[in-house]
Amino acid sequence: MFETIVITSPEVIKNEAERINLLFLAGCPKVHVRKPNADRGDIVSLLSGITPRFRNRVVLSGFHDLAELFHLGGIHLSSSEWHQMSERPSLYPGATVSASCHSIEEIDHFPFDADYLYLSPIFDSISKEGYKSQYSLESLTPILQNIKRRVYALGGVSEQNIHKLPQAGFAGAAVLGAIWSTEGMEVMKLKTLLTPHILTIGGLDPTGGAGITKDVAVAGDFGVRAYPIATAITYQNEETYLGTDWLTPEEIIKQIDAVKHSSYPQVAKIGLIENVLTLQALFTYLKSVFPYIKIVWDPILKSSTGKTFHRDPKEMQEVLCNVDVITPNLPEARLLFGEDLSLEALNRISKSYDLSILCKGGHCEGNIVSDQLVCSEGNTTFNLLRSGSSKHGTGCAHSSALSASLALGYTLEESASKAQIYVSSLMRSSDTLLSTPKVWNSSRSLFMLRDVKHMFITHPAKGNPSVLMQVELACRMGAQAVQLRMKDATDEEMIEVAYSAREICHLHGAIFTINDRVHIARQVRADGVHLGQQDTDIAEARRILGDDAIIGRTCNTPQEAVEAVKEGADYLGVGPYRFTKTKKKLAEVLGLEGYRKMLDVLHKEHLEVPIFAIGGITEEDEPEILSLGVTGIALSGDFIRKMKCDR
Ligand SMILES: Cc1ncc(COP(=O)(O)OP(=O)(O)O)c(N)n1
Ligand SMILES: Cc1ncsc1CCOP(=O)(O)O
Ligand SMILES: [Mg+2]
Repeated sequence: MFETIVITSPEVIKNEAERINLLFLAGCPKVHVRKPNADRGDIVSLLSGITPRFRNRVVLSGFHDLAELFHLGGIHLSSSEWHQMSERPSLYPGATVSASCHSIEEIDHFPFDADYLYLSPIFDSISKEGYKSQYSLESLTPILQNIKRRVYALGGVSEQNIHKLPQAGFAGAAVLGAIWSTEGMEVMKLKTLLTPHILTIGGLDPTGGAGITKDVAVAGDFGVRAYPIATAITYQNEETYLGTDWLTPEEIIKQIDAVKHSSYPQVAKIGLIENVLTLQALFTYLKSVFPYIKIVWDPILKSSTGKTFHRDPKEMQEVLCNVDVITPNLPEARLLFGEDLSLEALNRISKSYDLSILCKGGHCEGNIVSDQLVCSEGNTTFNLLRSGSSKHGTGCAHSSALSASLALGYTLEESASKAQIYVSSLMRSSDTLLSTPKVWNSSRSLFMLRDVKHMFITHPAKGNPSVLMQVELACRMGAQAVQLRMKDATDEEMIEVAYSAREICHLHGAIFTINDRVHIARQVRADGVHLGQQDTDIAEARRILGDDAIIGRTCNTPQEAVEAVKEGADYLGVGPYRFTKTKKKLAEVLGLEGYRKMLDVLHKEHLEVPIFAIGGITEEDEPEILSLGVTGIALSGDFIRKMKCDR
């Protein structure tokens, strides 16, 4: 996958660690810390301020011994450094080694195996005046395609040219001037630079519930820009289909032609299409203009479209060989592939057409919705508890969510999982046949975590307000985060409450997390999960919930705290402060001294993350606890008592 690296400004700048943390939260894959004039102290203080969980995405130039101390991703060698070396420096496990080269000859004669090499200047430099491009992309392309090493473009890379680099054979790009040249705009600049494009080619549905307008909305929810290309005007509402006016292949291609200079789509999602000829004309055109494009075909085979080509094996062959991923629902899969949809049969089809198949399970019977992915990497079944009511255009939304995730660089397996969860939240979004997705950017929650002073933890409803009422009242009382803790509830009961609790929290601008149950956090798209020492381990939760999710861990000792941060916890729930009846099997009471010790150890190890004190805490205790440097208070009983008093 194409990797974009942000190189720091060469000078030390104001609030730099914070700004780098924000870049990571905004999706930056890697930051290269390069400060030619900084001293060791400057670098130590910069690295200490970078959130521990992001440090393995930092690569360091100079002071290479600090890379191991701070568990960084790797080191970068300047041209003068690597010229003195004959073999790869031996570092700690997992550390990457990269280096700067200034000519193809240097790359050809590079003395050892490096993870990637910068080649510069590819375009006229933005930050170094007079540092002009040495190459034309046209002349570099055949050379890069014959080089076995991973070469990253450096010099003058910006939003105007970055999209040309993958096609030229670069495995990544390093950006500096385009990110830092306008004071305070780095996150915005990065977002623009990283926003992928897709083409969505299909019918115009006047309800907006399906077709290309829906695709654009779904892609927008994923932070992806979609170019809508019409194949037909359809006349329909959410219940009735009245007819179709088809556009010719020439008219369709003319639309793509008009935007081909400003769009650089990684994926083309094809939906409603008149016939095989149109499909073939599109394949040929797309591959000639965007040779690297992935084609996702959502085969809408309703009789109204008049398509019967699935019955002709020769036509099938021609069509499927050109598609990367096909996303039929179960009836469509039967029409295309026949009645046998066993894994064995799907694998056979996948192999013979070199095609990935995602069978969307919305039409299956029962309580569990099962999507089946079959591809060369293996077979995966994605299960979710069925929830909400069926909607117009969910199949379309599913495939566009998949396409958007693929364009963002997720693997097919990750994309299929994200698409399933997205559709499940659409089903819950309204009581009508039209869905209204509500967007909540989870990486924003991760950022807000540091400002949470009160995290409310729900209590069983017995004698108390209902759980949903507790959520609403706690938000009104000022809780900036709510953790849904329903120890005795079944999954079905908790999911039902969780969907609404999430809505309430997000309306109030509060973070919403789930206690213990990672699979429920995934299904309802909670902002995160809280895990005790006996619950799922952090790496597994991260794998399931992804990079944006907040993962909290309960810790009772400094050793547990150090381990949790190293494993990637975003915050720690530390307690109990004093005895409480709210939790059974309470660990040893910590008192103020326990927090002091823990904060001290984390500080010494450069492992500071937000800490929430928990356990029997009342309003009167808060000033003293917060004065220790704890981020906030997690509490249940004290808020519940106040809710009952106020009623
Ligand atoms: C913020 C916060 N801290 C600690 C806990 C306790 O979690 P755990 O130890 O897993 O116990 P249960 O809450 O699951 O009974 C928490 N929930 N939140
Ligand atoms: C979940 C949990 N974990 C440690 S103490 C506790 C209960 C917190 O609730 P309260 O504020 O009522 O003591
Ligand atoms: Mg737990």
